[in-house]
Amino acid sequence: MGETVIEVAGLRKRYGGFTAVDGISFEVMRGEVFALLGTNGAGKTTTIEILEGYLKPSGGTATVLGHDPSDRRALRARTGLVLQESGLFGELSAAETVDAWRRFTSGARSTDEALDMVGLTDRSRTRVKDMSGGEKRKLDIALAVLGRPELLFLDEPTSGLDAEARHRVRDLVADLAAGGTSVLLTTHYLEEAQDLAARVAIMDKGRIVAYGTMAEVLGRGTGRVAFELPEGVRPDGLSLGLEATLTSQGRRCVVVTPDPEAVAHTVLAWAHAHGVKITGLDVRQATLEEVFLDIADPARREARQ
Ligand SMILES: Nc1ncnc2c1ncn2[C@@H]1O[C@H](COP(=O)(O)OP(=O)(O)OP(=O)(O)O)[C@@H](O)[C@H]1O
Repeated sequence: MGETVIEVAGLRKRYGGFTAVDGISFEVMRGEVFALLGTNGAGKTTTIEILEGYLKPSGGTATVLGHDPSDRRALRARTGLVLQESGLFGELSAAETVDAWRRFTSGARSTDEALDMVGLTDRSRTRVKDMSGGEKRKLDIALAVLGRPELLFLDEPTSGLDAEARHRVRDLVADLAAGGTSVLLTTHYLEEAQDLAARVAIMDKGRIVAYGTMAEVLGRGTGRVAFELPEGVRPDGLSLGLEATLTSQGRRCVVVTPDPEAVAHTVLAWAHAHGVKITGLDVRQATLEEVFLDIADPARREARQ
């Protein structure tokens, strides 16, 4: 693996007697989009705020670009932040806001470029107080990328945005990552995370309950392989391993499995070996949303087994 830009080890945060982050460890690599996901109150914002240097951990360690996160002097110019709540001035227009930030951002993009990146060019003269929630969100993102940061913290960057704007932000994040920017993203839009992130951690009640590459985490879910056999043919002797469950009704067979691709291969090899013609083969991997829902509500997973 490449260079690490964020290292978190045994991190803890307590608020009084309540433990919001309970000993989590993960790494973010240079140039990757890493999604930190979780149920409401799981501890994502607390974690991100520790990494941004706004909160002190109660235990464990966190390193950002080789520095302690509270070392804002070292990190300010190298990181970009989109917070859940923005601190924009209502009286300034979008362009004036970007201009103001440019004054204390070295190597900044031009105001036009920054507004164009987030699709705010035609709102450049609109005052912040007259902007919609989604437009303010876009302005937050424009400010975060103004100084071409190496590492971008995006805490729910698309909340409050309509579908078109979410797609635009998704494309922007993908472009930034393709250009070498590392991104730590939290979002409640799991499809967005599945599209963008190379690796993912899912938090629940202060702990990381799933962590790895997107493929590894998706492999925790149950996919499905469906197909039809010719009239009168039974799937006898079709050996699919312990984790797969096959049910058949008439000609139709359905296999529930964590590894639908492997099962599809086995089914096709079996059919070939027995001279059986299979029709309507449908292979479906679990989605991140399904994996997430199983984690958030274990009863849901059990109900399906
Ligand atoms: N300042 C605080 N004092 C006490 N408890 C807090 C404080 N900040 C957060 N918490 C609690 O810590 C837990 C984690 O909160 P956090 O905001 O990190 O969760 P989250 O995963 O970002 O949630 P969401 O998806 O709802 O934004 C929550 O139960 C929250 O109520």
